Amino acid sequence: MNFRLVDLSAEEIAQQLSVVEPLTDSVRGLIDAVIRTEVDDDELNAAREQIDAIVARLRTKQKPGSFGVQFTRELSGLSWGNAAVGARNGIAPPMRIVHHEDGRATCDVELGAAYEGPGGLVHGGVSAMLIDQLLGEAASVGNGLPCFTGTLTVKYLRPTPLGPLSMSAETVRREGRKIFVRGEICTADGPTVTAEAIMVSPKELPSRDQIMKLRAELAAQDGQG
Ligand SMILES: CCCCCCCCCC(=O)SCCNC(=O)CCNC(=O)[C@H](O)C(C)(C)COP(=O)(O)OP(=O)(O)OC[C@H]1O[C@@H](n2cnc3c(N)ncnc32)[C@H](O)[C@@H]1OP(=O)(O)O
Repeated sequence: MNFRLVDLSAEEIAQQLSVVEPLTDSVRGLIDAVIRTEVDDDELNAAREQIDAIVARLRTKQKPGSFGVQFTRELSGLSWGNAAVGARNGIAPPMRIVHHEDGRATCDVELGAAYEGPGGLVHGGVSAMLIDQLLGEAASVGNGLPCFTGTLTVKYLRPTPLGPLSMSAETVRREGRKIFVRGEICTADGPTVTAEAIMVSPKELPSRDQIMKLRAELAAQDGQG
């Protein structure tokens, strides 16, 4: 796994996010506008030229490969390229997940045209991705280290309409490195999707001890500096 410890303070992260999140929201706006625009072909071609120019501008300085996952010395994970929650990823739905120390996670989200499957309804794969992420975060916050999805079971009770949704996930029990979680996606009329998962805290992740060692090395560098 692409894992890196970065030396950023909470203030520096907040500063970076204050620039990145509005940019990502603009990209989401672009995606939605492209799907729903009814301008003529000349306007579409002109827009494409402008978009291509912006892409070329951003490509003048690029990270090789994907964004990866960066951890700060406070052990906060920065997964800004993540498909479900990446702060730099315009295809990630605008989820703002709230962690609860007792192993729960909750989220309100509004899904627009970019997340459609059947007409007017959320794509089943998108629902699975959203609840997978929330279940993983519930397990991880309860566990204190990130968990991977081992087994995910999704039940589609009724169609999920595009628009405002609320989601919740909770830790049910833990057996060794396995964390059993369940969750749901709801409209104002109740659940549309329920899910259960076995999340596994992988043995190949850097252990808390390894992370603490890296953190101590960074602190020692500070002392020398
Ligand atoms: C704040 C951070 C928030 C992070 C949230 C993340 C949310 C997103 C989650 C994802 O989408 S992760 C991406 C999708 N998942 C994967 O790509 C996982 C691919 N599979 C693996 O990497 C490994 O197979 C896995 C980490 C799941 C397990 O490998 P390990 O080598 O660590 O486990 P091991 O084989 O030693 O088994 C440990 C226990 O887990 C059980 N286990 C292993 N694989 C399992 C599985 N697939 N399903 C259920 N249980 C599983 C296994 O039976 C055993 O149970 P027991 O202790 O009772 O014997």
